[in-house]
Amino acid sequence: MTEHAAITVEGLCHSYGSKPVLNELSFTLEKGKVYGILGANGAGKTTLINLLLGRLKPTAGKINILNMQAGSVQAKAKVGAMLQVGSLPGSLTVEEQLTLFASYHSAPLTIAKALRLCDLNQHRDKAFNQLSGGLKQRLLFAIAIIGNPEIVFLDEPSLAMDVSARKQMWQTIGALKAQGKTVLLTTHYMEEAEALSDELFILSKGHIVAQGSAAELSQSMQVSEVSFRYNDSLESIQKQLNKWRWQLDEGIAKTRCSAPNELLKAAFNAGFECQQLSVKPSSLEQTFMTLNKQEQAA
Ligand SMILES: Nc1ncnc2c1ncn2[C@@H]1O[C@H](COP(=O)(O)OP(=O)(O)OP(=O)(O)O)[C@@H](O)[C@H]1O
Repeated sequence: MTEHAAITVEGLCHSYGSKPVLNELSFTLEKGKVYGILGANGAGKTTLINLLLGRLKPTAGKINILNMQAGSVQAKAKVGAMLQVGSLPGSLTVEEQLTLFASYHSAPLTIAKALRLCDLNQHRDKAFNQLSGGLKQRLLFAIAIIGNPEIVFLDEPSLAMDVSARKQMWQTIGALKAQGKTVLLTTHYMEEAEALSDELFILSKGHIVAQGSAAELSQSMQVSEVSFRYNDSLESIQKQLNKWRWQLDEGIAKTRCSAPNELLKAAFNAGFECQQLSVKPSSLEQTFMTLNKQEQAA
């Protein structure tokens, strides 16, 4: 493990009984970076986080957290987590919960700072039971960072958060990164994955099927999204440029192709004016969907 590594995972496997869920995963997460794990429902994202936290024991393989064993008392002291099942004592207020969790750590954030970072100041006196789903998420996020951890695991953190709370959380994650902390998050929101992550992992059928920045993943698909204004019918463009499958959306014709030059040549030869022409690499969402489809078919 190098001094820059926050987490190293080698040959990690996990099965629930006879059902394999993760198969031979190996990767390194560097300090001071934000990592996103993408995967369809049931791909094994939560299982991976539980293994990294030491809440589950691997069937095989090694996990090293800041040169310590996952789940050891020393490793736990350096890690904060926001999990999907986050139940708290119902009658304690936001402030009381944070005070309680802060007391478990040797050098926690102040309660005032945690309240501010998670935009919870005006809700500090509300009991957990009285909080809306989004506010409960904000409190769980505050609890994940109250111990001032070196590594933060966030399992679908923005679920149920409104737009402003989500943006506030994004800013806080950016601030954690700027302080050299490592963040690993799972999300189903591609926009969130793209905005936050230095590097993404796509999990499918127990394997990492792609890894890299959002731009790298999109470019690796070698598929472009081409669109231009088209004032006729879908049937008409489909007939004239029949090598590609077209969509027509409010006067904009769109398609995906691996050779945009060939398409544009065909369009110009056919006399298309191609106003508002746009040629972009495949979006992260499209890349994710294509990779998943390929893996399911394999
Ligand atoms: N305690 C368990 N016992 C048996 N099988 C489990 C258990 N927990 C999860 N699984 C199974 O393991 C697989 C991976 O589940 P996991 O929750 O890790 O997926 P996920 O990628 O986090 O899914 P989601 O996006 O829906 O949260 C699923 O098929 C799930 O049914």
